[in-house]
Amino acid sequence: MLESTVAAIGPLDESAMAAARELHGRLTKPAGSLGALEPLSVRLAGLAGGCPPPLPEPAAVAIFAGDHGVHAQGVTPWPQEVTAQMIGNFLAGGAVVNAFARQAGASVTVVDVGVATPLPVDPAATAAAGDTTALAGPRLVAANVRPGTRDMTVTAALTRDEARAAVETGIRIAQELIDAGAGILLTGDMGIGNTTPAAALIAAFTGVDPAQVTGRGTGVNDETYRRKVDVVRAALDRHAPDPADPLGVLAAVGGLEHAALAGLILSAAARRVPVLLDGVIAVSAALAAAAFAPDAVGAMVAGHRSAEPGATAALRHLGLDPLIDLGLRLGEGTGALLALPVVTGAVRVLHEVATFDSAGVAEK
Ligand SMILES: Cc1cc2ncn([C@H]3O[C@H](COP(=O)(O)O)[C@@H](O)[C@H]3O)c2cc1C
Ligand SMILES: O=C(O)c1cccnc1
Repeated sequence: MLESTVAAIGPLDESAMAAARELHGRLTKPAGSLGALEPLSVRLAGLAGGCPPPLPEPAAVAIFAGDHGVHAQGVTPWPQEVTAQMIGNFLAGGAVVNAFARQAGASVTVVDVGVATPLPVDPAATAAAGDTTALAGPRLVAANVRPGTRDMTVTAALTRDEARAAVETGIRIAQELIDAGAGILLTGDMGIGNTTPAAALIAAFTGVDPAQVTGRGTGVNDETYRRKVDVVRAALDRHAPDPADPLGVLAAVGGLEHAALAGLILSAAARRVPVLLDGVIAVSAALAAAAFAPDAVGAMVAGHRSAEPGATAALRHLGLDPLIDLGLRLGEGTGALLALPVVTGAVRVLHEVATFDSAGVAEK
């Protein structure tokens, strides 16, 4: 499934992009006046293979949840149980992501890909694979590969088979959401401790030093921050992951939600549906996706610039400019949801704005 998904990812359609550029030149606005929205809309035309590209509707957020063995190293002040407890909150509609999803009209799918503690929800109420109500949400998909990763400072976080199973879960979830009609996928994450493997993935794929890509996550103090940098460095020294082997990198220093997000991104790219990236966990997964298939970057839209320093290093490596920069450092998909109207606006211009000719407006 991973190999066929990677094989299905191709370059942007140049003729659709040329058509979008040409149309932009005829719309009733000065050339270039919509700034970053113009190249974004051109790229989405190239992704769709036509101009105008479809409006990115409806939107579907997929929140992948997992726990982390490296939690034992004291890299976050929060107890591991908060991952499972927040899943309960997502399903009850009480988290920030739910508020923003209601505002944006997006569905919320929560995927347990590797939570370590019992979920505060009735397993019988979870959605079955292939559920045709995929866009109704919030709903829970049970797809636990293992109850949290192993401590990456001691051993590989995952086996290659476990990493593959998580990537393929992400691929399957994307397929399900797209089959149910989603016009854009938004990445979400929940996993106490997950900014530590995100920093390790970013250092591994970009080659930037751990001290530059490790951030304060949920807001750790100076002492915990120093330990976190040491933990990231120790894990990289122990495993020396090869950035040309993304499955190996994900297995050595990744997380189950990071691997699943890489799969979701690859699957969206293969189906030529845009994927709106959230914060540092999302962009660390995007680096893995780009290592599997460089053309996958064509389907990625960077929603926002997370306050985590690793996010900026990852975006630079991917060649992506974030749409908004609000100092957010939450995750869950919140930054992607806030950026969604910008993406929709960029495409809507190509559908609805009159040309100088049709509107009878004089050109310069
Ligand atoms: C109540 C709560 C809600 C969250 N929602 C997202 N995160 C975010 O913070 C965590 C990562 O930060 P660190 O690596 O420092 O643990 C992840 O769960 C991420 O999704 C949350 C964290 C907390 C505590
Ligand atoms: O950028 C993020 O997504 C992020 C930052 C801090 C904590 N959790 C998530």
